[in-house]
Amino acid sequence: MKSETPGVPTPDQIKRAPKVLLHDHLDGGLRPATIVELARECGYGQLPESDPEKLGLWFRDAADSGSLERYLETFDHTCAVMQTRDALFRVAAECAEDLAADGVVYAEVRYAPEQHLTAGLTLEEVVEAVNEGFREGERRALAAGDRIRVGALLTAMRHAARALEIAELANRYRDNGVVGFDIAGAEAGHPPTRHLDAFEYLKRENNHFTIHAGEAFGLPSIWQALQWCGADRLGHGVRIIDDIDVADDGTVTLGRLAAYVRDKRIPLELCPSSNLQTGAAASYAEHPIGLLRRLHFRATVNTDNRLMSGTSMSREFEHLVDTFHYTLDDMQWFTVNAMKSAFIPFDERLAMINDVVKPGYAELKAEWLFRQTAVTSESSAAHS
Ligand SMILES: O=c1[nH]cnc2c1ncn2[C@@H]1O[C@H](CO)[C@@H](O)[C@H]1O
Ligand SMILES: [Zn+2]
Repeated sequence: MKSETPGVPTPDQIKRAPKVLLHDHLDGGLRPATIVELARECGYGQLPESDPEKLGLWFRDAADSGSLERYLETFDHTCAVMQTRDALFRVAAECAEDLAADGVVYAEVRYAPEQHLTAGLTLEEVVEAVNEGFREGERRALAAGDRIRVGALLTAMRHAARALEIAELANRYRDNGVVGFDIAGAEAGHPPTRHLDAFEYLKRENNHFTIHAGEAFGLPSIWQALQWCGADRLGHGVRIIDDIDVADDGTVTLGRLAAYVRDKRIPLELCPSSNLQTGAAASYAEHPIGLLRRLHFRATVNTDNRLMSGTSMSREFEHLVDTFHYTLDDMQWFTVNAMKSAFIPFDERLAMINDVVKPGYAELKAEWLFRQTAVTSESSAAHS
């Protein structure tokens, strides 16, 4: 039985383990019931289902298309109901609550402010509503006995032309809830170099950013994100596998780009379930995370879109534990990697690692000892 194997986490332990999430979209993580209620409140009549359970399944099915472009179409419905201050506040508060209830202790949650302006909000009002929602969610989590800290990443859409404006917005709110910047959206045909002005601006401001790259499109996209744009992290980055050769005898050879990514400890925000849906990987067993972990890339585990993938941080780890037989030590390794790669200040990252992550795993790792003690004393009681 799993629970008796020292170090191999049970689903319950996976849930209780402190987890760190760097890549999660606010508009990809709504509760289906909330979407239904918000749609009713704002008069949005185009939801494909009105029953929350069916709606949740619809998102999963529609996102299961094997194409990033089709996957992204599902966000029309979530963005449609996130256009008012109250709706943004609610979605952000529930996001923080849901993550905390799943054992996430630190999260960077991203969204594109430019997609929330159709009912007349300004970019600033959007950011403030989401920030207030995250603070509310952190408070609710605390009241429920969970601790979480949530930072926002502001995303610019790569097909649009507002990246510099959004980068400036991120910079303006950097001491106020926003920890960095990102670009997202369809990758093919929309190279990140189109937004160089935004990245150069952020670098001049000593600010942080990640870029969705190497998901639907391969090495050239990763190369541009790093060597032209100067990204601190790679959103997905999973196609770096195309620059790694594994010979029949197991010998591994890294190309120049893969070697650079590993040598420089560039964090990979890997999102296994999302990759299965968009066709970036065929199965968990074939997902490059197994090899990247073995080769000691700075790999992290993420949800991407909890609604579209019907997932959570715990579920992502459950799949990985089932597939690769990861132990609590592996889970801790991914979690420390993520915390090291967060965009908050170094001293805070270190304190999270030393005071929250490591003690949390140490406690879980010790549990099997006590379980055995209980079994032993039961059996000796039976013999006496
Ligand atoms: O996996 C992804 N790849 C690229 N773009 C994405 C992915 N998931 C979500 N978005 C895009 O990011 C926007 C802001 O959150 C979403 O509206 C969606 O269009
Ligand atoms: Zn993403």
